[in-house]
Amino acid sequence: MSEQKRQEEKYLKMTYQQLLHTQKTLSEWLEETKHSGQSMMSKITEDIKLNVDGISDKLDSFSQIEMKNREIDQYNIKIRNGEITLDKVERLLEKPYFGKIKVDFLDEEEPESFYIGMHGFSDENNDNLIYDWRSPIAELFYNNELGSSSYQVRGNTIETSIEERRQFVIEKDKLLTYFDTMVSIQDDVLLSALAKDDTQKMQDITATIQKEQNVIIRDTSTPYMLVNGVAGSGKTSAIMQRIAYLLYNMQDEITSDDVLILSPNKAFIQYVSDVLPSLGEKNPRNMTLLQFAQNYMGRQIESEETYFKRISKESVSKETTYLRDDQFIHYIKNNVYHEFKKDRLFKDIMYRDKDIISKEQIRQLFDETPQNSPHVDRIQGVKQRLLSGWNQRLIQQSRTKKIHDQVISLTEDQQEKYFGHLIQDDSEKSLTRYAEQLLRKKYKKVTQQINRYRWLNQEVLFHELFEGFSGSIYKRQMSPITLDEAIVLLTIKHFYVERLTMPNMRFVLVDEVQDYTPAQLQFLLLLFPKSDFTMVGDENQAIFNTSTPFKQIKTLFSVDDKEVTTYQLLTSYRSTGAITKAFNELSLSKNATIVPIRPQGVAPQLIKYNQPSEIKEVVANVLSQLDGEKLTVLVKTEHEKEIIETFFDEETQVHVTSINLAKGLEFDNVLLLNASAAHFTTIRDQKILYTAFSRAMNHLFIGYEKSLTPLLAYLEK
Ligand SMILES: Nc1ncnc2c1ncn2[C@@H]1O[C@H](COP(=O)(O)OP(=O)(O)OP(=O)(O)O)[C@@H](O)[C@H]1O
Repeated sequence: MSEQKRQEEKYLKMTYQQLLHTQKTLSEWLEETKHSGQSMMSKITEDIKLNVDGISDKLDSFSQIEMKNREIDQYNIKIRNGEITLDKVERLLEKPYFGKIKVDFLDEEEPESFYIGMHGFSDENNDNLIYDWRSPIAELFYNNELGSSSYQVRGNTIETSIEERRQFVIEKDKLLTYFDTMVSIQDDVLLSALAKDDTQKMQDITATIQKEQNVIIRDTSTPYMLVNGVAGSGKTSAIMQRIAYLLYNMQDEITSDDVLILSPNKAFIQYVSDVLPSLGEKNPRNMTLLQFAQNYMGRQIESEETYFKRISKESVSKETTYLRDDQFIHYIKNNVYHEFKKDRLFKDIMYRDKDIISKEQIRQLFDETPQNSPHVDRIQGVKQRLLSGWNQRLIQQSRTKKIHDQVISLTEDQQEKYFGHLIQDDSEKSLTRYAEQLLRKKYKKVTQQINRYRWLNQEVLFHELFEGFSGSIYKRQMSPITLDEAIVLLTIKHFYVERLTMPNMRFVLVDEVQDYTPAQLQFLLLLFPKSDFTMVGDENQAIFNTSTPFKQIKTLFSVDDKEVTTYQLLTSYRSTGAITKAFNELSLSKNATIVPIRPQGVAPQLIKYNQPSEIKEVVANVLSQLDGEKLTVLVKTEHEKEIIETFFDEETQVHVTSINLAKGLEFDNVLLLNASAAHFTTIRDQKILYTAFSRAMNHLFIGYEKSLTPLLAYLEK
């Protein structure tokens, strides 16, 4: 054994022992503190009870309760922090660290070694045995260079020289192997990480983050970041690592509540849900734009399935094109003084078929609001007056003899139902109070209608603004509404009815950004004017009719002197060399070649069949080559998916899905079906093929009926 290895093993043993020691002391401390906490709690409850029962000076006892509450809070914080630290230590015990750098700070001192792991860890003398991968010094490890290098600490650049960079493969206290950057040119640790089988859940890439990914993870200097990265270049991984990085480095400013992830579909949310918890961080809000819009929309928006079917169509109507135009969003925002035709603008407020407040009355209230105010303020004014007028009406009615008689004649059950107890006092004053309570309950729906703007026909606003912008009449029945309509309706609500209150997001991260319409992006920008946006996507995967070119996204975000920083990722980590080469051929950006990292593997295999009934046979043939491994069958449309699915029962190793819903996901072995001449013809089809191919990690099979699409002719050579 070399001296170096002996030294490394010694360091690992020592660190591991320290970790074990900390684990033991911390667990004991937690147990003890929890135990003494329980007796403290029961004593506190006892004290409080005694005080409240026995002391006449209530103020004094309240301040004591307050003090005790603070004690309990502090106790809970102590326990929580202890548990978090124990969690980290236990994670480190699985794999204490994965990297080391020896840094010369270009001063008189000897070069210093830093070990990099998932979390920071120091011994009882406060010596740092492991540095968190997100700490400033760790940047030097990810820079992946020897000799001159630098890192940033609070905006200052520290120049250094790297003497040594080492990667470790460690399991608990066993040093399996290590590699020095200067010795190995290819990154064996990365290659073995990439050789993994597909997983149901995405995994973190902390130990093998690459230099170009590290820049994206750590760049906090820009408000808007736009990453155009080829398939499998680690965009999603970089987003997740970036969130962990931000939560760590800005822990005094933000928590996971200040972060929003917008994901392409529900399956994808599930797929990435383990990454942050495995890094010791809480998952932030992660939703699709459809879910996000539904949260703020009072009515049903189309389902995810319908949405994907709709955006997978070859063409869109002229009407929809207007709805997707960011200029329409601007138009809505810039017309807030618009006078709408009032004949259909207001609706009666009804209770059981009876007119409670007529539309004429509401219109009059509206006319009394100042004409030179923005529409939203006028509507808010009407709402306030409706609420106070309605309130007055209930109060007046509660004083009448008729309603007092009704209160008195309530059965006991009804009294319980309306008041939660029986009427004990039947004085005039008390009856009035009960009557008011009764009326409020009875007419709850009226108050709700006022609060929910049921008296305002928001579709009229929509139609009139649409006509104003497009010069044409909107004809589609909005039921259920599409996401495109919802985005416009919500924008209208925000500027004309009631401001949408958004949680104050510090960071918004958008995955598959190429699939968003300009209107959707503009809408997000309006709702989150103070947030930093990180947007990642791939123009080659713009397979939906909603897509926006990156150039346009950049222009859209280049507002108020804000800069959009763009990055390009060209290295692909997911697929074998042969599969990467196959989808590189389909890439539309011919001036940049995709660089595969993984070994060549086997070439994609073409399989011809003559009619759909042979598909079962094709699948059986593929399965026989896979030696018991799982196979994912990809098809272009939902319709095909429904048909093909019926060929297999649930137990087989075959999983069928459409390319639309496979976005962002990856599979060991893929069989793409029906890559036939008649089925794939357009540029969009070329992107669909690119997306489908790039889902495969190890094996790609391409089935086609009768003749292969000319888009794949290069595979036959
Ligand atoms: N630095 C890395 N170390 C180890 N694995 C990596 C690294 N970068 C990416 N990967 C792996 O490569 C695969 C693709 O990564 P990811 O899904 O983040 O890429 P993507 O650019 O979002 O892909 P796509 O756009 O095609 O959906 C994943 O399995 C991921 O774990």
